[in-house]
Amino acid sequence: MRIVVAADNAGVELKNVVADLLRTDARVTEVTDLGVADAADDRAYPVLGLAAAEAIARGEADRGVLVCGTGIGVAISANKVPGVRATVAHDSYSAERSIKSNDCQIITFGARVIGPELAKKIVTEWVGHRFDPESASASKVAHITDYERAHAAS
Ligand SMILES: O=C[C@H](O)[C@H](O)COP(=O)(O)O
Repeated sequence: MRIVVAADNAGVELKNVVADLLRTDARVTEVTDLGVADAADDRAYPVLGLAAAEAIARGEADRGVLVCGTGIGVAISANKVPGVRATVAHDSYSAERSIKSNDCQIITFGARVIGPELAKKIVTEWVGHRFDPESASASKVAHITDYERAHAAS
C-alpha cells in the first residue's frame, strides 16, 4: 500500500509521528510526505489537502493521512477532488467504517483533538481494513461517484 501524508503547520508534528510509524509498517510499501516539513511553513490546509488528494486521484498513492488543527479543513479540501473520499475519524469504529462503508481513501486527524498514541493505533488498524466491492455498501458509494460524474465540470 502506497500512502501519502500531508499537514498544515498545526498538524505537522502529528503528521510526522504517523509518517514515521507508517515507514516501519511492512504492509506499507511507500510513504510520500508532501509536507509541510516544519511549522515555519505556513501554507494553508487546503494547499496540502488538495495536493494529497490529487496525488491519489492521479493514482500515485492508494491512501492518504492528512492532519490539520481539527482534521476538518483537510477533509473538506480533499473531498473537492473528483473521485476522492476523505473523512475525519478520531475513533477506531469510524476509521473502520470509513473504509468498509465508504471506501474512503483518506483519513484525517485534528492535532488539536487527538493525541499521538490514539492516532497511531487508529492508523495501524486502518491500514488493515479493506473495502469489499461486492458488499451492500458498494452501490451506496457508487451513488456518490455517479453524482460526481454527472455533475463534473465540462
Ligand atoms: O480546519 C482547519 C484546520 O484546523 C487548520 O489547521 C486551522 O485553521 P484556522 O487557523 O482557520 O482555525
